[in-house]
Amino acid sequence: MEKHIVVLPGDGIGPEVTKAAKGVLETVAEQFGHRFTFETHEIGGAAIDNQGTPLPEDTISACKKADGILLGAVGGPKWDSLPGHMRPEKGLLGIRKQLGLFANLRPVKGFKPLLHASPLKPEVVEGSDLLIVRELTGGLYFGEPSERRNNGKEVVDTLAYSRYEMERIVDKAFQSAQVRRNHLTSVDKANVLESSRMWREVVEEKKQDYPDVNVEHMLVDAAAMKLVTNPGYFDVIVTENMFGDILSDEASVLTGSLGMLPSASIRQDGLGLYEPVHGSAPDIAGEDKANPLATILSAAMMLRHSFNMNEEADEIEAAVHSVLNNKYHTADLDINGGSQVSGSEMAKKISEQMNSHDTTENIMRCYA
Ligand SMILES: NC(=O)C1=CN([C@@H]2O[C@H](COP(=O)(O)OP(=O)(O)OC[C@H]3O[C@@H](n4cnc5c(N)ncnc54)[C@H](O)[C@@H]3O)[C@@H](O)[C@H]2O)C=CC1
Ligand SMILES: CC(C)CC(=O)C(=O)O
Ligand SMILES: [Mg+2]
Repeated sequence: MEKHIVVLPGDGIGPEVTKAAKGVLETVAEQFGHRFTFETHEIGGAAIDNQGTPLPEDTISACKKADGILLGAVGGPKWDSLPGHMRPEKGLLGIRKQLGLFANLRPVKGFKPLLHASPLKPEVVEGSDLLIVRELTGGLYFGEPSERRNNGKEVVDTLAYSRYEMERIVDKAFQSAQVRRNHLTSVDKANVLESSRMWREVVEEKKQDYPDVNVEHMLVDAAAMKLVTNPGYFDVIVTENMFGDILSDEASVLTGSLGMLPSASIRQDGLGLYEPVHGSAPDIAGEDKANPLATILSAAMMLRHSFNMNEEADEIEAAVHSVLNNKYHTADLDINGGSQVSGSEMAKKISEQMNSHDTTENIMRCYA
């Protein structure tokens, strides 16, 4: 199959982790006889520096024509003093909005060899396998007005949603639950926020269409607690943009590192932007220390969700498992008696593992 992939490295560790994932995609293409072509474009701080805007027009038009988009991360202290509308993060928010990527799927599943890498007790982490379905193009990150007022003595941000925006993400979450364990937890703050009360109404209406799914409501503060005390309780979590952003970083603790969590930002027709959950990690950028596995696993999600290449995606996930099982890990992970490798070495090991054709283990056994 022929597929055209747009790569948006972005800032900080973004270029390192996207380079790593691109290498693994090239291995997939070789192994399975596909032809993947790549086109790189700027976004975020790099685009501000070179083109004066965090989201250049040519980046948008290339993404619109792509079969799949792979993004690293944006932002960093260099651009922190810019006004809000000029910041690197606006580039990422902008591309999600312009492409209509309303559903952010963040699977949280620990690899077995990393069971002890989490600071949580192994018996708490073991068996956790959840999916956060985060609304991605509405809510506080997009609401207007968002501004300083009264000579800087006041400030306002706006949390706005249309009923339609809620309905489509809630539908997506019910459908995700149907192909998993039929358990949906809708997370909100309905005791305080009007938007959350509408969100609950939408979930209540939609549940009539999915009678096989067991659905419940949970307040976000309680959900945050339960995620680290009883993560095995959850199957699919659906929530609005900011709550999903925060809960997914928290959930990464289950997997041992933020550097392990992949994500897919998708719309109904299958186009997707695939991006690690983490940010640009300026504290380790340029040191070849970053864990590339979140981005490599995001590339596997691209193969599965946008290209319908399930066997190829399985192959990547099995290779990640094998390499971790052989106790190779990057600096963010702690594997007892393991060998620490750099980010680029880790990526090389994944490709080598795939080329060795020794990743025949049942994928179901990869996860804790
Ligand atoms: N999707 C995106 O582009 C995102 C961008 N950001 C931006 O990134 C910048 C830094 O934000 P932070 O709050 O520091 O969040 P961050 O996610 O970049 O880093 C948080 C911590 O996790 C570590 N970390 C993150 N990814 C890692 C990886 N792959 N391997 C090893 N360690 C990893 C970092 O070293 C840091 O200690 C900010 O400018 C922020 O706006 C933050 C989150 C998401
Ligand atoms: C620009 C931010 C909203 C990025 C982020 O933290 C995320 O999407 O997880
Ligand atoms: Mg985030």
